[in-house]
Amino acid sequence: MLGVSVVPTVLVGNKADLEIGREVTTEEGQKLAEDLRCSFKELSVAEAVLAVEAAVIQLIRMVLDQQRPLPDRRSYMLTVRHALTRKLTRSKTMQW
Ligand SMILES: Nc1nc2c(ncn2[C@@H]2O[C@H](COP(=O)(O)OP(=O)(O)OP(=O)(O)O)[C@@H](O)[C@H]2O)c(=O)[nH]1
Repeated sequence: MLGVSVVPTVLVGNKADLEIGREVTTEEGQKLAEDLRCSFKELSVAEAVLAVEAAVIQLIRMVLDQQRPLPDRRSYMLTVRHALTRKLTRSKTMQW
């Protein structure tokens, strides 16, 4: 899709603490997320309300990441690559 960006999406299933009466399996949720090309989380508001915050933070990160200009993303990836290469080189040296 030229010129159309993918909308960052997190598919969230609530009430993960309730196995009895469950209507959608984790696998079905994961498969749907794959089909929709989005992220997937299962959580229980009753048990851990902070998990909702984590899902929202993940979504915000995805939006910010998408908005970051491409050169920025490239230079970030290059920085990560250099750091990994340096780490790998060092660990190889240590084996000798
Ligand atoms: N066990 C459990 N109960 C929950 C959870 N989240 C919400 N509930 C309960 O589910 C009921 C419905 O919650 P609502 O917030 O009204 O949700 P709703 O979308 O209006 O209704 P439903 O589609 O039936 O969930 C309430 O009694 C909540 O306390 C959860 O994670 N675990």
